[in-house]
Amino acid sequence: MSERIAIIGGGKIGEALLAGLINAGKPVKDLVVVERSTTRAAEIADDYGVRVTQDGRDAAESAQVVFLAVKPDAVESVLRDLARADDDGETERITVSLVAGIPTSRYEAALPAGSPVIRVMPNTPMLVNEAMSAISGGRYADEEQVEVAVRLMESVGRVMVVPEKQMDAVTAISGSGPAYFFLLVEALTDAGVGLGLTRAQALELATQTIKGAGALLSESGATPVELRAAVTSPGGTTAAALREFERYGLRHAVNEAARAAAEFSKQAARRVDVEGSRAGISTAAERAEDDH
Ligand SMILES: NC(=O)C1=CN([C@@H]2O[C@H](COP(=O)(O)OP(=O)(O)OC[C@H]3O[C@@H](n4cnc5c(N)ncnc54)[C@H](OP(=O)(O)O)[C@@H]3O)[C@@H](O)[C@H]2O)C=CC1
Ligand SMILES: O=C(O)[C@@H]1CCC=N1
Repeated sequence: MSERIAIIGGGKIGEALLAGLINAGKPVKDLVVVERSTTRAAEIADDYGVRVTQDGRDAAESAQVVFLAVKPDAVESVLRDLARADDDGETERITVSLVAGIPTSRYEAALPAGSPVIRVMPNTPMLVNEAMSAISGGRYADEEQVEVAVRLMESVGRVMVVPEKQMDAVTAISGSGPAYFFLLVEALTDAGVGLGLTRAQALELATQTIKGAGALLSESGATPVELRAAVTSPGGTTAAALREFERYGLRHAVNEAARAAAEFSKQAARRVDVEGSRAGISTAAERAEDDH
């Protein structure tokens, strides 16, 4: 892992990537973070001892791999900086976007012709090197460049290479997924309190249970159906609980939730255009058209 890396956006996922890479042994001298909020920039510099700047162009010029970890509506302004960044004349800079919903074609249209762009959908367990990341190469990213992204993301968890058309679905399952499980833990903890446990007891019971269930699922080779059956003693407590989950439509709720997330991801580029045009900001595609 010898590349110099810039992370643009030091929010939740930018920090998770930074922490994951450092945990995995990446020297801080090879990392730079671009963060526009001064309070946040100071926090990151203090916590990780890494260089933090507000100058995206300068950071990009010092890096071989640039990760974008800003919200979709900030992508266009970041791309304006990246498009003006000179390369080092040796290696072609790789742009890796962690942004939900914005296709690689948007970046390719704004960056110098033929720039390699890779799209990654990680998740926050990257903070503890347990990420699930999906990766798609854009049209100008060759195998070696995709391999660089795979290797970097493998240092912070598991990786699945997928066609870009699956990215909205991936975002709905593993990108947003940790939040679904945290919600379940919250609800289970509240239920425990309702049954007379202290909040601390209930949270510890629920947390170790989700951790143990996850480990069992990933290590046993058994399916979730088999593992659930093994917990469900005939005529017992689990069957009584599962009956209520089915009665209140848990599967239906999960299906609808995932569909809503995927649809939201699919509409991201359009939403950014609508919000941008309301604010009088032209998109890269529009600017390219104006130039002709
Ligand atoms: N959170 C998650 O679990 C996941 C998030 N993602 C993707 O990651 C991206 C970031 O999400 P998240 O980390 O949650 O969001 P955050 O709001 O926590 O982080 C974004 C950060 O980028 C900063 N920022 C905005 N514009 C710029 C700029 N031009 N230059 C430098 N910094 C800038 C923001 O500052 P300010 O607050 O001042 O705007 C903020 O600190 C999103 O596109 C999301 O889709 C992907 C997978 C999982
Ligand atoms: O909520 C979001 O939009 C981001 C993308 C996936 C997880 N968090």
